Amino acid sequence: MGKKGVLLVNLGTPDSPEVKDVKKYLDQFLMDGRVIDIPKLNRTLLVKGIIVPFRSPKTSKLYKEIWDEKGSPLLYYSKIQAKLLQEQLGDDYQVELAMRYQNPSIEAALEKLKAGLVESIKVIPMFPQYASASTGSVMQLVMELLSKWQTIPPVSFVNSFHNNSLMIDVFAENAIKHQPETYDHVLFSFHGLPERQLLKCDHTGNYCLKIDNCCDTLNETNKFCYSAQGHHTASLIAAKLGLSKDKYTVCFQSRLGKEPWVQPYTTDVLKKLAAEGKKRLLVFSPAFVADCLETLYEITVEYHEEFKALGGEHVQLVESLNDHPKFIEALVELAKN
Ligand SMILES: C=CC1=C(C)c2cc3[nH]c(cc4nc(cc5[nH]c(cc1n2)c(C)c5CCC(=O)O)C(CCC(=O)O)=C4C)c(C)c3C=C
Ligand SMILES: [Fe+2]
Ligand SMILES: [Fe+2]
Repeated sequence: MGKKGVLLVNLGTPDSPEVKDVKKYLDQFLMDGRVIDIPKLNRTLLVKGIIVPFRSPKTSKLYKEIWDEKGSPLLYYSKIQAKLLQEQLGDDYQVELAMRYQNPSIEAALEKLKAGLVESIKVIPMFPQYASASTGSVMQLVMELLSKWQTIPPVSFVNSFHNNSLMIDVFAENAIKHQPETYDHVLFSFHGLPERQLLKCDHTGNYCLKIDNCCDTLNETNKFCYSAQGHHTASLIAAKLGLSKDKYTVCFQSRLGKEPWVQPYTTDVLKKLAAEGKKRLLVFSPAFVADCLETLYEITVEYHEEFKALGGEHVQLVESLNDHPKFIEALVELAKN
C-alpha cells in the first residue's frame, strides 16, 4: 500500500519583505479572479495600474515590521504545522505544505506527492471558514493542476472547519492566558470580504443582506456563507469562555477599496467602544490558523494605536493556533476523516 498524501495550503506571503517581492506577491494574489471578482480587464487595470504600484512600498514596510530571522511568520508557522502533522501521522502519510500565492507553490507540492506515489490526496485549505476568495481559490487551482495528470488519484477537500471543537478549545485556552474577565470587551475580528462576494454565495438571492442579522446564526440557507460561519466560530469560542452576548462583537478588518465590505468594520467598532468608555479590549482573529501580518501588525500595532488615540488603553491580541499541540490534533482529525 502506498502512503496517503496530505496537502496543507495557506494563503501565501512574499518571498522577502522587499518591494520587488511584495509586488510579485500582490500581483499574483490580487489578479486571482476569486479575490478581486470583477471582469479581467478592469481587474488588470486596477491591480497592475493602481494597487500594486501604490500599495507595494507601504505593504513592504509593514512586512519589514513583522519579518524576523525566521522569515515571514505565516510561512514559519505553516512549516512547523506541516512538520508536526507529519510526525503525528507517521509513515503511512506524506504531508506537504503549499501556499496559494508564491512559495512553496501548490504545483511543486503536488509534484512531490506524485513522486511519493501516494494512493490518495487530502487537501486541507488552512482557512477555518469557507470563502471563495480563500478556500475556493485553493480548490480551483488544485483541481486545475490535477486535471493535467494522467493518473488522478482519489482526491478530497476539507471545505471548512469553522466548528472544529479542538480548534475552538485552542482559541479559548489562548485567551484564558490573558484573563478575559479583566477586559471591558472582546472582539472577534475576521478578515473582511467585499459584500458582493457574500451575496454571490446566497443561492436564494433573497436572504443574505436582505434579512436583518441574516448571518448572525448559521442555518441551511447560509451554511456556506463566510460571515455566518465566522459568527458561528465566534459564538462557540464565546460559549466556551462563558461570554454573554453583550460582552463581545463580531467585526471585519482589512477592507480594500471603496466598495462596501462585510460589516461592521473593526475600525468603526473601535470608535464605538471608545466612545462608550471601554478601555481594554481582547481581540481574537479566528479567520487565521497562524499569526501573520493581519494579526501581528494590523491588530497588535495599528488597532492598538488607533484605540489609544480614541481614549482607550490597550488592545490585546489572542495568539493564533500556531504550533499548539491541540491544533495539530485537529489537523490529524481533518487529515484522517
Ligand atoms: C480584495 C482583496 C482581498 C480579499 C478578498 C482577501 C480575502 C482574504 N484574505 C485572507 C487572508 C489573508 N490576507 C492577507 C493579506 C492581504 N489580503 C489582501 C487583500 C484581500 N484579501 C491584501 C492586499 C493583503 C496583503 C497585505 C496588504 O497589503 O494589506 C494575509 C496575510 C499574509 C501574510 O503574509 O502575513 C492573510 C492570512 C482570507 C482568509 C481571505 C478571505 C476570507
Ligand atoms: Fe487578505
Ligand atoms: Fe448574510
